[in-house]
Amino acid sequence: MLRWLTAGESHGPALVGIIEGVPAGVELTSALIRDALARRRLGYGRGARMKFEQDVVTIVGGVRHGLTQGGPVAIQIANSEWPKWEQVMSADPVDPAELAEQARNAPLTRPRPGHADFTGMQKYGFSEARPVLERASARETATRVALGAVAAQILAAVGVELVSHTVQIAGVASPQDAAVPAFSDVAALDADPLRCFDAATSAAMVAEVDAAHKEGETLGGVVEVLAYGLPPGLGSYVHWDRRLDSRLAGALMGIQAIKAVEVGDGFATAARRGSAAHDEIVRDASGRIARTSNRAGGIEGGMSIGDVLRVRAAMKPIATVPRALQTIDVATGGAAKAHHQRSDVCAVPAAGVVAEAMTALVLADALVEKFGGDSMSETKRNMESYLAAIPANLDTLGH
Ligand SMILES: Cc1cc2nc3c(=O)[nH]c(=O)nc-3n(C[C@H](O)[C@H](O)[C@H](O)COP(=O)(O)O)c2cc1C
Ligand SMILES: C=C(O[C@@H]1CC(C(=O)O)=C[C@@H](OP(=O)(O)O)[C@H]1O)C(=O)O
Repeated sequence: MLRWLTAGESHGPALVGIIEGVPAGVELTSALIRDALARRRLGYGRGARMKFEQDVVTIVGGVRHGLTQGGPVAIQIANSEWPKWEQVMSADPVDPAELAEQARNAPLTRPRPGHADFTGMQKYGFSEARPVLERASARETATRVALGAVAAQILAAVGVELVSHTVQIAGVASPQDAAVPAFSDVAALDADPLRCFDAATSAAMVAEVDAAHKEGETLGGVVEVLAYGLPPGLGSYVHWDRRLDSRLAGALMGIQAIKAVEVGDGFATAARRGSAAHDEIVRDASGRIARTSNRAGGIEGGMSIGDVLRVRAAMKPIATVPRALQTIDVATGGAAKAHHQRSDVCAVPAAGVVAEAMTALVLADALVEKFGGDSMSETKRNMESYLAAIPANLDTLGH
């Protein structure tokens, strides 16, 4: 079993992530985590903060000479902007006179609809939104991407590769029959302004972001994550919380601003007749057992079927809308406009990278759960022996 936790605030000194249960012998370096974090900063429509802030990575434990050691892997992501926030976000008490001089410390009393501000203040007993937004902020997703990079290395060691891409920004969507990216397309995807695989759609998405920016609006969209090379049998039908689909849905829904998750053709499948809804089992021309389609997104009965895994997540528009929304000033009780300093117009491409990381964490957890092993070579051996034991008439991978 893998377990993991994140800590830290948006403008704190650092974010910290710990992942436990990682087998020994997984290849991991700071450079690899830095590269993963750089991908999260990509995307047309992100705010100024992405340009001036740096993620400073330190692996604090669990790794020696580029290999995991079997103990918890601890990663710190220091925030290069910390000196500006040292008083406002100090863990220790600060002289009130010194604090009063900090413009950044002005109380945020006009909570933003769509963010955690208002209910967070009610729930935790705060009189302004600063303490809420510091932890509710998607800055925290940097840690998830760092931990997801560890999970992706576990998966890579057994030949499982992940791809994420943007399939919709507001009303602009990739065509139904658009090509599906493979792992070899990741560099091209990362080079696209929206991380969209269809060039014409990407250009239309850029125009949509520009229009929204000009009009003081924000946008949401849809991302897709694909996993190639999964063995059949990760997850299980025996109990709801062992199902791979329920675990993926929870993990993706747990990303800030994600409002819907779809496995395979999901909602479209609900409108189909049974004969056109499933993936028939046949023997292909070479005699190998195969599926005629992949409508299920690679999961049946809560288990990976050994086909490409395909999940989507829908993100709502950014809550900090420049043409500010109506709210109440909790200091006066009167009507006001919600606070706004700066924000992303659209963070869907970054959300795709985060969704990929969350998918990696769920899949690596399910893999370690099924095959066990204290070292990666043991995990791999166990997986190979399981696959080799599948009888010929049940074998979809052609062993
Ligand atoms: C990568 C990423 C970047 C985000 N950037 C912003 C932002 O700049 N401003 C903002 O108000 N919300 C931003 N959000 C969304 C908020 O974090 C989210 O709206 C808030 O947590 C409330 O959403 P919820 O109701 O789903 O929890 C971002 C989300 C993600 C995943
Ligand atoms: C810092 C990141 O994203 C932030 C997520 C975020 C939010 O409300 O979720 C709000 C913005 O921060 P600020 O409140 O400083 O304008 C984003 O920049 C990041 O992704 O690293």
